[in-house]
Amino acid sequence: MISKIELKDFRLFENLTLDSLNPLVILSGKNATGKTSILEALYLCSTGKSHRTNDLSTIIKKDSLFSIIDITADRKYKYVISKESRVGFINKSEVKKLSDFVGNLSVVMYSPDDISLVKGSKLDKRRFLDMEISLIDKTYLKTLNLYKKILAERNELLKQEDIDPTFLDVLTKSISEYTLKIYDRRILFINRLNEILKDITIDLNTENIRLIYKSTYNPKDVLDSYKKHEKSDLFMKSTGIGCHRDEFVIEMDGMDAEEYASEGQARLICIAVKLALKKYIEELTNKKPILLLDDVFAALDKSRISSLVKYINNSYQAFITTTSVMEIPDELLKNALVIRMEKKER
Ligand SMILES: Nc1ncnc2c1ncn2[C@@H]1O[C@H](COP(=O)(O)OP(=O)(O)OP(=O)(O)O)[C@@H](O)[C@H]1O
Repeated sequence: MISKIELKDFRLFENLTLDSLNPLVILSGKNATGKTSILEALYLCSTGKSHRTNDLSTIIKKDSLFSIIDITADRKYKYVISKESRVGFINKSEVKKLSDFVGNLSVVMYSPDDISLVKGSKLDKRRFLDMEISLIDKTYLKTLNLYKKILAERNELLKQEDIDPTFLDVLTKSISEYTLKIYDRRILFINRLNEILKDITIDLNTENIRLIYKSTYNPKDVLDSYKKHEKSDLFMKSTGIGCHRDEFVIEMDGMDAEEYASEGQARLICIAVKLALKKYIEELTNKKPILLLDDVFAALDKSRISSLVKYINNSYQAFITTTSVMEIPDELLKNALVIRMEKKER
C-alpha cells in the first residue's frame, strides 16, 4: 500500500507531500488543482510512462530542470525525470535498467482518455496490448523489440533496388515466427480478459463485452500469409501485414462498440476492461494492483456507481479524483481519506 507520495517540480507542484495515506484516498478539488497529476505520478512510477503524454519533458515543472517522484509503499520508489534521462531507484539503489524498475509498483488506471480503447485508432489499441502485456511478461517486451528490429530490416530491404531473394526469404521466415509468438501472447491475454469480463459485466449490469482480435494474416499459416503478401510488399516497399498492423475491436452484445456504444456505455466498457485487467494482473503476478480512477463517476448513473463501489471497497488500495465529494457515494466516503486540493493563488 502506498503510504506517502512526495513530488518535486512535477507539473504544477514545486513541492507536494501527501502523508499517512489510507487504502482509499479521494483527491477532491476544482479543475487544474493537480488531481490528475498525482495519479500520473503514481502511473509513471509503475510503468515508466505517462498516461497522457509521450513527451516526458512536459511533466517537468515549468522553468525546472528535473522532476522527482518519491513513493513509499512496500519499498521506496524514486523516479527522476530530466529532459535527457530517466532514472529509477528502489530503496535508494539506482536500478540500472529502466525495464527492471517498471512493473514493480503495480497500478491499474482508468482515465477518461481510455475511451480510445473503444473509439481510438488501431495504434491506440496496439499500444494498450503491448504496454499491458509487457508489464506482466518481460519476455514479451524482448520479443516485441526483436520483431521491430526484423521489421525495420525487412522494410529497409524492400526499399532497395536489387533485392536479394534469399535474404528476403530469411527475413520473411524470421518475421513470421515472431509474428506468431506475439499473436499467441496477445490472444492469451485477450482470451483471459474476456473470461474475467463475463463476471464483471454481470456485476456492473452492463452489456456483454468481448474483445475480438483482428489479425492481418492467417495465424494458422503465418509464413504462407507473408508469402502471399510479398508481391504487394515489394510494390509498396513496406511490410503490409503483421503484428504492427493488427488491432482489436470491442463488441457490446455482439455489436461493434465503436459504432454503437453511447458515451456512457463506452466509458463503462473501459472501466470494465480495466477492472478485468486488475484481476488478471492479480492472478498472474500475485501482486495487488492499486486502482487509480480519474473522474470515474462522472459518466455513470446511480446503479452503475453502486456496483463499482463494491469493487473499489474490495480493492487493496484506490485513489479517486473528483471535482466534488458530493459525487462520491457515502459507502466510499465513510472509509476514505479525503484530500482537498487547493489552487495556489498566483
Ligand atoms: N510542466 C508543468 N509546469 C507547470 N504547470 C503545469 C505543467 N503541466 C501542467 N501544469 C498545470 O497543471 C494544471 C493541470 O493539473 P491537472 O490536470 O493535474 O489538474 P486536475 O485537478 O486533474 O484538473 P481537472 O479537474 O480539470 O481534470 C494546469 O493548470 C496546468 O497548466
